[in-house]
Amino acid sequence: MHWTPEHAQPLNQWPEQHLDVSSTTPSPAHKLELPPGGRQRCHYAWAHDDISALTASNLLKRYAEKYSGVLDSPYERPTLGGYGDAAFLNGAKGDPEPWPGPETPYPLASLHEGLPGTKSGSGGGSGGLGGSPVLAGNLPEPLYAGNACGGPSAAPEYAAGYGGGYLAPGYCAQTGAALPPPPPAALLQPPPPPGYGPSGSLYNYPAGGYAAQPGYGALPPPPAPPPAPYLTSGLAAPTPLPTPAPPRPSPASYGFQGVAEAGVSLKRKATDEGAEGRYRKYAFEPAKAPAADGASYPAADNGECRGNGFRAKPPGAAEEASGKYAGGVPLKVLGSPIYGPQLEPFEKFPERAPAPASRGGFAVPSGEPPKGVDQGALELATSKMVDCGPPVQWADVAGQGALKAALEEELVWPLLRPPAYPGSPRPPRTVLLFGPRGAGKALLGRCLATQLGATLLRLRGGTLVAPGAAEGARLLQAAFAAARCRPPAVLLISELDALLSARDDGTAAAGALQAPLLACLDGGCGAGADGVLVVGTTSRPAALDEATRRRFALRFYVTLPDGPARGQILQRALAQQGCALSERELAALVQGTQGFSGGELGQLCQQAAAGAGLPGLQRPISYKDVEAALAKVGPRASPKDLDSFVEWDKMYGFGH
Ligand SMILES: Nc1ncnc2c1ncn2[C@@H]1O[C@H](COP(=O)(O)OP(=O)(O)OP(=O)(O)O)[C@@H](O)[C@H]1O
Ligand SMILES: [Mg+2]
Repeated sequence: MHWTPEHAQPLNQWPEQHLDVSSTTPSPAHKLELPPGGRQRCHYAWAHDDISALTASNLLKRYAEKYSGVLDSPYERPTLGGYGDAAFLNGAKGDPEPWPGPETPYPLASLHEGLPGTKSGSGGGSGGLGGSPVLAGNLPEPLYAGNACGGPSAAPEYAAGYGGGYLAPGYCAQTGAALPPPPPAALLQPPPPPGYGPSGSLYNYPAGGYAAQPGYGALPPPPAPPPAPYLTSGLAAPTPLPTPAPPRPSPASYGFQGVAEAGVSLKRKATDEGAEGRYRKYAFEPAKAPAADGASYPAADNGECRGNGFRAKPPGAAEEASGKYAGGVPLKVLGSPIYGPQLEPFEKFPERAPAPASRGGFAVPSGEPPKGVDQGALELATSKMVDCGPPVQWADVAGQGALKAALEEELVWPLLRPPAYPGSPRPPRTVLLFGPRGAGKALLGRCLATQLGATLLRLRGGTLVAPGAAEGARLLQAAFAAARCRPPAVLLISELDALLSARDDGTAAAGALQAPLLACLDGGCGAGADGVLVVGTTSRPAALDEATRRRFALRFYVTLPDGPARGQILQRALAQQGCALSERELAALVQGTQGFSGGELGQLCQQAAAGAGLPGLQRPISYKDVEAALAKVGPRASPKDLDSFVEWDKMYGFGH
C-alpha cells in the first residue's frame, strides 16, 4: 500500500468532515471541492442516509476491510474499472451476494456529474442502494488518477486501519438517529497522530516509534545463503553466518570495516551480494615467509626448488591449501564436479607432469626445445629468469579481492580446465596488469604462477633494453623459448612499457624491442603454443600502442591498497621488523598512509627500522619511528596519475 503524507490530513479529519454518513448535506468544504456544473451520481450502499448510524458503521467497517484486502494485495493493482465487480466502482455493494434491496445495480456512469442537492436522489441515484451521494461527495480526494470516483477507493484504503472505533466521534456529533454507545476512552485518548493510528492494522506502528524497537540483534538470523550456481568452480560456500554478519574481506584482527574495493564494477558487486564471504578465501594471511618481494627470495638456495618455481610441498600442505578457502571459518563445499577444497593446481601439475595433449590444456608439453633458439641464451634464461621463490597464495596479496576473483575466474580456471567441447574459445594466454608502481602487479603475477602450478620466469623491460636492442631481442626470444620448454609456465614481463617507448631515464633501444616482443607474443602464446601464460605489467599503460595492447587478451587495473589492505601490509611488514603497534596506532598509521602503494608501505617500514638503528637491534621500532619515517617516504602516484589509470581502465581495461 502506498502511503504519502498528503493522505494524512484528510485521513485525520475524516471522521469529522468526510464521514457524515447520517447527513445528506455535504460539508461546505466539499461543496467547494466538487467539480462545478454537474451532479454527483455516485452512490454508496453502505452510506445510505436511511440506514442507522450503527449499521452504517458496521457496513463501512466490513467493506472497508474487505476492499482494503484487495487494495493491499502485493500484486499490481488493476485500475478500478478493471475489477470484475463493477458495482464496487460505483459504490454499490461489491459483493457476490445480491444486495438486499429492490434496486438493480447502479449503472456505471460518470461519477462526477455533480453533487446532488437533495435527499431524494433526483440525480439518478437508485434510492435503495446508493441513494446517498453525501459520502461520495465527502470522501477524500481520489487515490488513483484514473478513478473517476474518489470515494470508494479511498474508503477501503483507510478504513482497515481505522476500526469502527474512530468513526464514533463522527456519529456522536449527529443527532436524531439511534446513536451507538460512546467509544471507549482508549480509542479517543490520545488522538492518533496525523495519518497513523495506533490500532490500525495497516499502519500498526508502535506508539513509541522505531526507537522502541529492539536492535537489529534481536532480529531473526538471516536465512542461509542460497546455493550460488555461478560459482561453478566449487568455491566453498560459507556456512550461514551469525547475526550480524561480519564484513567480508576484513580480517578479524583489524577494526576496519570491509571497504568496497575501488573500481569494483556494479555487476560484480551485485553478483557478490548473494554470496556472502565470496572473497573470504582471498583474505590476507599473516606472513609465513620472508618478504614477498621477488628480489628478496633466494633462488634455489636449499635445493627445495622443484624446477617449476616452487618448493616441495611441506607436510600438511593439503590442510594449508584448504585453509585458503576456510579462513578460520568452516565452509561448506558446493557440489562442483571439478573443484573441491583440495589444492587442485598443485595436485594437477605435480612435478610438471605432462597433461594429455588431446585435452588442449594449459600444461601441454612442447616436447623438443624450439628450433632456431640460441642454446646459450636458452640456458641463460633458464638459469637467470626462473624464479624459485616461495609460492604466493591469493591470501598473500592484501586486498584486491575483486581483482583476485576476476583473475581466478577469467584466467586460472579456464586455463586449468579448458572447455572440452569443440569450437569453444581458447582460454586467454596473455594478461596485462597495469597500475601505480608498487601496487602489487608482480606479486599478482607470481600468485598466478602459483595457482597454475607453473614455472615462473621473470623478465624486466629495463633489463632487456639495457644491453641494446639486439641482445635484448635475443634474451626475449630465449625467455619465450625457455617458457615453452617448461610448461606450464608463466612468463612475467615487468615494465613492459620500457620495451615500447622512451622512458624518462632515456634508455637506448627504446621501441626497438617492440617488433620482437610482438613476434614472441604471437609465437609464444599463439595457437601453436600451449602451456605458456604471459603476464605483462606496466605503470604506464598509455605508452602501449594499440598493437601491443591488443596482444593482451585481458587487461586489469591493479589499484592502490585500500585502508584494510594497508593495515595488513603494514602489520606484516612491521612484524617482520619486530614491531607490534597497538590497534589505535595502526589505525592512525593506516589513515596517514593514504595513497601509498604496497611497495611504498614496505619502504616506510624499512625507513622506520633504519631510524630505530636497525639492523643493530638497538631497540624495537616504535610508533614514533614510523611517524618520523612518514616524513621521508611518501606516495609517488599523484591524484592525476590515478585518474589517468581510471580513464585507461575505462577505455581498455576489463574492469573487475
Ligand atoms: N596487495 C599487496 N599485498 C601484499 N604485499 C604487497 C601488495 N602490493 C604490493 N606489495 C608488496 O610491495 C612490493 C612491491 O610489489 P610489486 O613488485 O608486486 O609491485 P609492482 O606493481 O610490480 O611495482 P612496479 O610497477 O614497480 O613493478 C612487494 O614487496 C610486494 O610484496
Ligand atoms: Mg613489478
